[in-house]
Amino acid sequence: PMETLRQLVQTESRLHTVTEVALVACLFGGLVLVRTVRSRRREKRLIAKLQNQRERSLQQAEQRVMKYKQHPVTNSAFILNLSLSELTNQLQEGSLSPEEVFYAYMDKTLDVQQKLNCCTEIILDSFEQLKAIDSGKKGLLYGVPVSLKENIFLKVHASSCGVVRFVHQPADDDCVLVKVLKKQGAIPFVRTNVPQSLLNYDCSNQFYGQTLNPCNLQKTPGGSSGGEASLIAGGGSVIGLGSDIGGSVRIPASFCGICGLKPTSGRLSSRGLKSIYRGQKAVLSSIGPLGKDVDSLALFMRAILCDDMYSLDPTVPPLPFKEEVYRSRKPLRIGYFEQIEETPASPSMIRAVQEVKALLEQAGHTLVPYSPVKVEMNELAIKGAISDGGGTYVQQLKGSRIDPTLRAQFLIYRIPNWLKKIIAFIIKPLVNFNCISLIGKKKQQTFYLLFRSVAGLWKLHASIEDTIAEWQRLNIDVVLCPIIGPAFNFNYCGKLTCMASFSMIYNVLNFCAGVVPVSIVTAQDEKNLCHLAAKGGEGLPVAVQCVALPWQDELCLRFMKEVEELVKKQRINER
Ligand SMILES: CCCCCC/C=C\CCCCCCCC(=O)NCCO
Repeated sequence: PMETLRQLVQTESRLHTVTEVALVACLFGGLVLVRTVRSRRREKRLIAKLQNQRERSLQQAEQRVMKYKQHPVTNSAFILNLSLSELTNQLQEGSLSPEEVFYAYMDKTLDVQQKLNCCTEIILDSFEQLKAIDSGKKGLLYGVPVSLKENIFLKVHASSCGVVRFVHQPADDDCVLVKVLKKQGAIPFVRTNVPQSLLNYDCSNQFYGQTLNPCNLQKTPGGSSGGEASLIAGGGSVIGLGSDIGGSVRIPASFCGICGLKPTSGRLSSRGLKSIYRGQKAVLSSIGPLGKDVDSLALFMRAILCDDMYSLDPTVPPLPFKEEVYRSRKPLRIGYFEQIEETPASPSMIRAVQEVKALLEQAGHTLVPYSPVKVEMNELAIKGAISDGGGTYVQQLKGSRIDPTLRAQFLIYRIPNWLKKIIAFIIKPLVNFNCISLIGKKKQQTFYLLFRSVAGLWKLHASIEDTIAEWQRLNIDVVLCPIIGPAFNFNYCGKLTCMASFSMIYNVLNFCAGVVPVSIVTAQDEKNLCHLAAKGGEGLPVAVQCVALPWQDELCLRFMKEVEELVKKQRINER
């Protein structure tokens, strides 16, 4: 009987322990559940608030446009068809008034927004700015409506970047470039959509949803300045401002068939630009313009590179726009490449470079084969930009529901760094850097690099030195190379971060680089295309990338202009 009693006591005490553990687990689970439910509710309220805010601004703008339309209106189609240079000429001469231009673009933007979901807010202050515009002080952008990417600081407005914790941080002041734009007579009138966190070349977030590509509504416009590219290509803006730390001006410009320039970082003031990694200095971001033609970008740069910017931001070197370099037509020595070894290009990207190369040769330039210095720029970019392995990133996105376009990337950032290193070591032999045919291989490559994001940066400076030495050895002025394209199907960009190599190289090196649309995807390109991300792209725009050494932004623009002219001439001849 004693033995039976002891067993009974033991069983009962075990039962107690099990019950206690179960209770603690339930309590913990309950707490987690309550927290999650609360944070989801808070998030839902926030989403509703932001969407209402956007809706209200759209409605108010619409009412004012309707009221304006009651007067006999100028031909807005005529205004919307003018290039930025033509538009500024007419505004300066007085043959068009800032008012008619403003309302033509506002009206078009409201229309484009409905189709493409590219705007986050109409800047209602712009109506007041329009009323106060001084016709006696005609700056270079007098009366020009300008669109702004959402991460650009605008007084009282928050730059959410699709991240919950940024929603409650309204800017104390306009950023330097917005101030300079206003001094030059421009009217910032709309803010445009971005991907959550900005470190993605898609354009979707939990607050404003997915922006669409005007060239094909089944495609992403690219990112992170995707709202800008979509609005401009859709006709709702004549010039806009984006930012680029890995291709965010150039990729959306390429996907939407417009031009975009990433100036040398530091040439334009970056003060007042929201970013996830504040103060990160290894890979530098640039603010840059997007527009329908190269002259628009040049005019924008000419306007911004002025004394006002240098006094508002004394860290910017006072280098005015070099007109003679932009206008020069002396023959160039042009290095070119069609592929990057570890990230091969799609058929249309290669064809575009080959065709432009031929046109440049016919025009009297010398084309020299050139290979980018053999280091994994992609790896350097990622290690530089997120050298803590994503810790800060995860911290900043706390409380935000991760957008589906970002999930694959985010999962990796959440893994502890020691474990990332081990996984990177294990999967290294499995990664095939040369395979283009299977989307799966590309994914492996991408994930491998993200796993390796925790490591030193000793190669970064060496690669800049080596690249400059190679340019000097070949005596080349500029480089012609591919830029990712055509536009991807939804939800691929975040899984194929390695495809941003073509643009990221020039952020790592801090060279200036721009893109020009030169062709469209042919049936043959589509047939030769192996990866699913860009399938179904026949007829979409294809661009090339033009690159110059640091601080040679005008030379880069001049080269872009020449490419644009040659392509235009050829199209006319073919007709
Ligand atoms: C050099 C940027 C490295 C970012 C590391 C994150 C890993 C992969 C993302 C690659 C996609 C880059 C898209 C472009 C991001 C960009 O330019 N954002 C602009 C911020 O102002």
